[in-house]
Amino acid sequence: MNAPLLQVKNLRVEFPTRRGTLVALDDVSFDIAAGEILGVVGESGAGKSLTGASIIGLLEPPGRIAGGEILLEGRRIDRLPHEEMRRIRGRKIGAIFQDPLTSLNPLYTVGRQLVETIQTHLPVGAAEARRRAIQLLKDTGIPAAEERIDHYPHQFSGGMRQRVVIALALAAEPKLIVADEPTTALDVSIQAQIIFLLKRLCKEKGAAVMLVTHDMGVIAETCDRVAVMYAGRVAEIGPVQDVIHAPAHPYTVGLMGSIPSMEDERERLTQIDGAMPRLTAIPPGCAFHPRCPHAFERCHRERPDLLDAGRTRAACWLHAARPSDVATAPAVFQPNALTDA
Ligand SMILES: Nc1ncnc2c1ncn2[C@@H]1O[C@H](COP(=O)(O)OP(=O)(O)OP(=O)(O)O)[C@@H](O)[C@H]1O
Repeated sequence: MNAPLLQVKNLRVEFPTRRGTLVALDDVSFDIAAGEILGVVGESGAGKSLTGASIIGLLEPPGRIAGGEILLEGRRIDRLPHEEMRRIRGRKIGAIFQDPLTSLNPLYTVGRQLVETIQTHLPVGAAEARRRAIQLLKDTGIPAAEERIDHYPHQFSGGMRQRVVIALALAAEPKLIVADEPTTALDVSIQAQIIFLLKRLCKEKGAAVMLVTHDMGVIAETCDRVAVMYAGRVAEIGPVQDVIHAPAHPYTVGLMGSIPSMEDERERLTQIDGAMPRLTAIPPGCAFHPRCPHAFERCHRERPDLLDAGRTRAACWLHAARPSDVATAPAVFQPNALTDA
């Protein structure tokens, strides 16, 4: 069997501080298949952005990868020299951030930036690169692309700028796009358009996507699979329909309590009583146990790894219940089968 496009194995990210080491990502593992869209969801501070930054090699010091491996097409990329990682970032992995201006140089026309990216990574001449750049702008729905190509980033609206960033991310025909909250900074009325554009183009061009978002509605309408993160770990991962309609982790059940539609104001994921712990105060055992209505003795003591839980995998002892545990469990867990949103 071919290796998945991306493999993240037991990833651990730490921040050294004066008071000791903060473990921001702890044993994070997942794969992304070629052409697949994986959503990554979870409360603010769960570790979504750090996971994305680790994959694209842009983890900011003092944060560091302290353990685990990241493999692209079976090859390790987490220990590569700066220069080599930069080449991979252009050629194999594209990145889209919240603020389009992070990705664009204000001093150059968008055409120059597209043409440079294309020519850096693909063996094409200047005229062909410009032709491709115009086509990319057309693909992303920029009107009058032949003229707009010679405009500067500030001459575009926020939504149009993010379309340019999508064009730029796709310019070198990468295998994977890491998109971190790509629509959060945009007007609510155009968020859905940009998400659907991203999905359509990546499917057309065969690029896989890791889509980081707070928004379960976006995940539901966009992704093939979803990883739910909590306190620096993957709490649940599985096909999107299964995670949404039959979540196996009590945290996911809480998240699914409300799926806002993409047209609604973005809702923060605050359906569950209590708050996610700070990294300095992660409780022993399962990090979710203080908020969990189903927690039993083992959850206070032992940290669960991802376990088979029907059609998803969930880091929850309810799916490994031993007879002795069940005796102490306050309630039998019923995965919360939700009706269609
Ligand atoms: N420079 C830093 N120093 C110390 N801790 C950090 C630093 N950057 C991030 N962290 C810690 O890592 C945790 C995870 O951060 P991350 O940005 O990945 O969360 P997130 O899930 O993407 O949240 P958000 O949705 O708000 O972007 C944060 O809660 C924070 O405590």
